[in-house]
Amino acid sequence: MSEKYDVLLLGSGPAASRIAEAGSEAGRSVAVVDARPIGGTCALRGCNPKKVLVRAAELRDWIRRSDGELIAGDQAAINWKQLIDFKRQFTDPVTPGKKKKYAEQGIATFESPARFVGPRAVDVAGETLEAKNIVIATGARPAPLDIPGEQLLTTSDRFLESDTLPTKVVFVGGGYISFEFAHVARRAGADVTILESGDRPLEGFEPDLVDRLVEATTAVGIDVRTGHSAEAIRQESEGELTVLASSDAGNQEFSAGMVVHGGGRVPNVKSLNLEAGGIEYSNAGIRVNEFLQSVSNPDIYAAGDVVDSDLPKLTPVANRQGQTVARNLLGPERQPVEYGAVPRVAYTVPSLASIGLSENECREQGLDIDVHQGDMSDWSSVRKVGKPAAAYKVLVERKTDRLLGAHLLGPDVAETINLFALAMTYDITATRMKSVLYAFPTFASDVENML
Ligand SMILES: Cc1cc2nc3c(=O)[nH]c(=O)nc-3n(C[C@H](O)[C@H](O)[C@H](O)COP(=O)(O)OP(=O)(O)OC[C@H]3O[C@@H](n4cnc5c(N)ncnc54)[C@H](O)[C@@H]3O)c2cc1C
Ligand SMILES: NC(=O)c1ccc[n+]([C@@H]2O[C@H](COP(=O)([O-])OP(=O)(O)OC[C@H]3O[C@@H](n4cnc5c(N)ncnc54)[C@H](O)[C@@H]3O)[C@@H](O)[C@H]2O)c1
Repeated sequence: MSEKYDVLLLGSGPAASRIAEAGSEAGRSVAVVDARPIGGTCALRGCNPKKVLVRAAELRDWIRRSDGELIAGDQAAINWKQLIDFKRQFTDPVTPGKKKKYAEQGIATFESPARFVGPRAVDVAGETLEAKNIVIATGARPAPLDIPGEQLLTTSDRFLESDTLPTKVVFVGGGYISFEFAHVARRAGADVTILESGDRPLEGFEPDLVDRLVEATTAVGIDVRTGHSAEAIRQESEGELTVLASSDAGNQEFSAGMVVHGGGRVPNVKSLNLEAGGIEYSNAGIRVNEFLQSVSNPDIYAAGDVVDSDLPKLTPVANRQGQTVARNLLGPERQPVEYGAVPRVAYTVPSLASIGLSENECREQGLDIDVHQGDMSDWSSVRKVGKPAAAYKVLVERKTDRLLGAHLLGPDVAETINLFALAMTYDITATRMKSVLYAFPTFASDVENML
């Protein structure tokens, strides 16, 4: 049996969602196929459930910081099972809600893996689905680490579903996932170690502020080991694991009840049988042109984490790519994808946020810059919330007054960075950004003092 559609979407995360809804609004016949329950990573296994856990960690930490000043006693504790149940209040409704909405919009849904069987045809659970255009938006999955015992790793998906938190947790990798989850696990009472093979964790963030965050991370009792590469994982007994790590100082063993995979993610291309569709790809993802169209098959587009690009693999990027593909498939003429400045946030406690160029990148490009930087931990706004680590670095081109980069550590910087995103996207100069009347007292009003 063969079903025909105008637009067939492989994946149901942020990238595909934009296209599905736009396609149906434009009167096209649309189908969405996901190998897992409809909803995608961000809503079910990523950004949103993670943020629920981070909020609890922030609350726990605020109480700790305020003990003896704002409140008496530091007894509040995170009940892990309760927290995961609370998280489910946000994730459980996603799949039924999306499926209902799609049914109302006339969008067909399939929950089974798709494999190409021709240039415009895929097989889904034995059924062939054909379409004028197919969009690959299959996202990413944990990277194979190629180490003995890697099947013992707990993926981010499983961490977010785990009803119990062991007393000792080791994180392999020092990127977004490890830092965010480590901060949560520590505030929930676990002994936590992060093993990062590189010299500094959180690559891509401003090194000075990363160092400050590592200091703050260590100060709450998280053991951050840089230059430590996880080489093997061993099961000792039920619930008892050992990680073997190598470093310049030799090999060392770390015991844990859970070892979490934070060692990077790779695009979901391998299982798609892309050869049958004549679709070029590499280990970095689907090769596309500026219109996000496959370079080898013009009927195929790609969007989101599965695209081979240098951009960070984040939801706002997937959203923008989805919007662009929708416009290029449905609109009168195609337009290249445009991003502007992409903000990035590591939701640690406190958070680390970044947009635009780093100081090193500015210098490498020969830009003449003013570096506005400082520690904010003594600023009134930060003292009011119990004085977490807080610092900033803002880079401004001298000649033009153009904002080139902003890097923030501290409370609510995930919100404040959006002000810089707005200014940088619409070429608002540093002087004009400083001249805005910000509501006071707010963290946003601190921007005036950063410039
Ligand atoms: C733990 C975690 C936390 C994160 N936190 C943030 C955050 O705070 N902010 C942020 O911006 N980004 C965050 N991200 C990244 C963000 O989730 C992704 O960038 C975003 O989901 C990418 O969207 P997408 O549509 O490309 O893919 P996805 O949302 O991954 O959706 C792809 C879908 O394709 C499906 N699929 C895979 N193979 C097939 C197949 N063969 N056939 C059919 N379907 C298939 C998958 O099941 C999946 O549901 C996080 C990621 C993780 C893992
Ligand atoms: N807040 C957010 O926006 C957010 C949160 C979570 C995930 N994400 C997305 O998910 C992606 C994957 O996250 P991630 O944290 O897994 O990867 P990452 O790419 O951020 O970091 C992976 C780290 O693991 C290290 N590493 C790899 N193998 C190792 C080993 N054997 N031993 C020790 N260290 C090792 C690498 O050097 C690297 O620093 C991110 O790049 C991002 O796109 C985003």
